[in-house]
Amino acid sequence: MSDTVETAARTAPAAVIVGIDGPSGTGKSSTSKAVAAKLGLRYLDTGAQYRAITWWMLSNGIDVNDAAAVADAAGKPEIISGTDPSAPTITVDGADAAGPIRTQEVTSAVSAVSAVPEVRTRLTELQRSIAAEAPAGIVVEGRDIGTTVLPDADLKIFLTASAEARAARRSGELKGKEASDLAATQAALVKRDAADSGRKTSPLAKAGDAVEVDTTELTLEQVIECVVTLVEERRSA
Ligand SMILES: Nc1ncnc2c1ncn2[C@@H]1O[C@H](COP(=O)(O)OP(=O)(O)OP(=O)(O)O)[C@@H](O)[C@H]1O
Ligand SMILES: Nc1ccn([C@H]2C[C@H](O)[C@@H](COP(=O)(O)O)O2)c(=O)n1
Repeated sequence: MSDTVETAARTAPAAVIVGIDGPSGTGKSSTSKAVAAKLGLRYLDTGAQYRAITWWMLSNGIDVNDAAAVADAAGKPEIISGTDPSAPTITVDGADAAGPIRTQEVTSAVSAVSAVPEVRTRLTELQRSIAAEAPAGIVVEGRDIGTTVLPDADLKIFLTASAEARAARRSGELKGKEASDLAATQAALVKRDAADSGRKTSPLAKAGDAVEVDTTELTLEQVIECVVTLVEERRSA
């Protein structure tokens, strides 16, 4: 090994794996993307993968409430996630799925599909292989990253926020009539969280060694700064 290569190998920081979990609307995606971009890490939105498989089920006439039918089809779609935090992508069988996975139809069906163990096994394997291939490390966000997907992550964060704050944030993203119905937005969030927390297989849960950050009274910038500091502390420890 030449001196230059040897020095680079000695000084390059080891890959860092960060898992960020929490209920809907707590700021996981916004925080994870920004932290990954600031620290030169890859970024993986596992919720987008659950939405992608749900979209495929709906598009292919599978009854999403028929767990056996969903389980049979779970291995069929090819899901590819692009992990550049400044331009994350998701395709299903080669088609761009970024738009279709955010429809109300998919949002309403995703908890049922993601409760099926065969779906979780398939996506957990995919998520682990993506994390293992990230050269400098990765920020992976979801519901079961710290508990199931990456239990040996270098840093686990669990974001929380009041249901009121989360509904107000989501309402800010919606337009027209949808935006005015804050109570309906809040009810839908709470219902999805209950389904995600109540399922048998790897439910939404805080890992025992996760750092909990309540974002209710924090700006997004404050949350990002807090997580960046925690990652840097772990790296230098
Ligand atoms: N601390 C914060 N203060 C105010 N707004 C925030 C904060 N964090 C995130 N937001 C806003 O809240 C909305 C939801 O954030 P984001 O999509 O990152 O949440 P999430 O936890 O990934 O949600 P989901 O699980 O539903 O995908 C976005 O519009 C985002 O800009
Ligand atoms: N690791 C994960 C990530 C997501 N899900 C499910 C549960 C969510 O309601 C849904 C959509 O996620 P979002 O886009 O809101 O982050 O996907 C899961 O079960 N496990």
